[in-house]
Amino acid sequence: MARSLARLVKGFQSITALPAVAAPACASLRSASLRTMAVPLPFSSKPRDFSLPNVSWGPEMLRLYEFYNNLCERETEGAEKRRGPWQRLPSYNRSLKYATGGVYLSKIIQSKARLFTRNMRNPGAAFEYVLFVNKEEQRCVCILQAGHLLEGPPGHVHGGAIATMIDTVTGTHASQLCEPVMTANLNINYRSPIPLGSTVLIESTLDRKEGKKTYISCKVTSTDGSKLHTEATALFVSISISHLLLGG
Ligand SMILES: CCCCC/C=C\C/C=C\C/C=C\C/C=C\CCCC(=O)SCCNC(=O)CCNC(=O)[C@H](O)C(C)(C)COP(=O)(O)OP(=O)(O)OC[C@H]1O[C@@H](n2cnc3c(N)ncnc32)[C@H](O)[C@@H]1OP(=O)(O)O
Repeated sequence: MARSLARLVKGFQSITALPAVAAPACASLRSASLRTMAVPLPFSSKPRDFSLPNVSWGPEMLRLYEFYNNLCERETEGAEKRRGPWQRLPSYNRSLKYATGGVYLSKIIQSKARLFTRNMRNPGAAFEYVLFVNKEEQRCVCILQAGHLLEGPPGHVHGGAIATMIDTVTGTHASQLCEPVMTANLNINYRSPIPLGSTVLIESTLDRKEGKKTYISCKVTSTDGSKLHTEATALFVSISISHLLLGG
């Protein structure tokens, strides 16, 4: 049990506290895409970072990625570090390889478990997204390109898929502030439908922290900010790792 706990803590750190990194700038985006496009073996020991450009990313997704990536800490040509207010968060499709403490999960489930938003093999088919965090402003921004498998109302994104991304963005944001946490409450107002295939911005801001509780607000808008698609508020409660292991 102690070993399992240690592994789970390590695994949690691997999904939430890995060094956030800036990725290649736009000039080399296409070649970067090609480098990161290689399909990894399912149990590769080197996890694939899914939040890097791939061939499915449209011009708007790439433009915004480049915009925020340029505001991240990065190495200049002289190998010096240039500081920026934003950090790109890497994103992997599995944590259980690293967090095998789920003693109550069967080995089969452990080996097959995948993060919901990262389990589509076809690039561009479902959730294409990248998250950036600004710790000074306590803000998170996610650029989302919603693929064809996320259809709800004809030609538009399913409300559950939107909720999933809001939970992901606010949950990741809360985890950056005080890990580990779980979503206790999520309130969503859908204001205008999101066209399938479009790119939108999901922005989350910290409202307040009260002991174990972290309150976060979130907005989904068009990329120029002119159209409000969705608004949400979320409550995250800090948990102990044993809460997960012992089933709450
Ligand atoms: C390895 C860790 C994994 C955790 C993952 C989480 C984050 C993300 C991590 C990495 C990023 C990667 C990907 C991000 C992707 C997705 C993020 C998704 C996150 C989720 O999708 S996660 C699944 C859905 N989530 C649940 O499955 C939770 C089920 N639930 C429980 O497990 C408990 O219910 C819990 C823990 C919530 C609280 O339990 P507890 O015993 O720790 O705390 P307690 O009940 O004492 O409440 C303490 C204070 O919160 C207030 N409070 C509690 N609940 C409230 C509510 N609903 N409304 C208003 N206030 C509430 C109380 O009133 C009290 O307030 P006060 O202190 O003022 O009295």
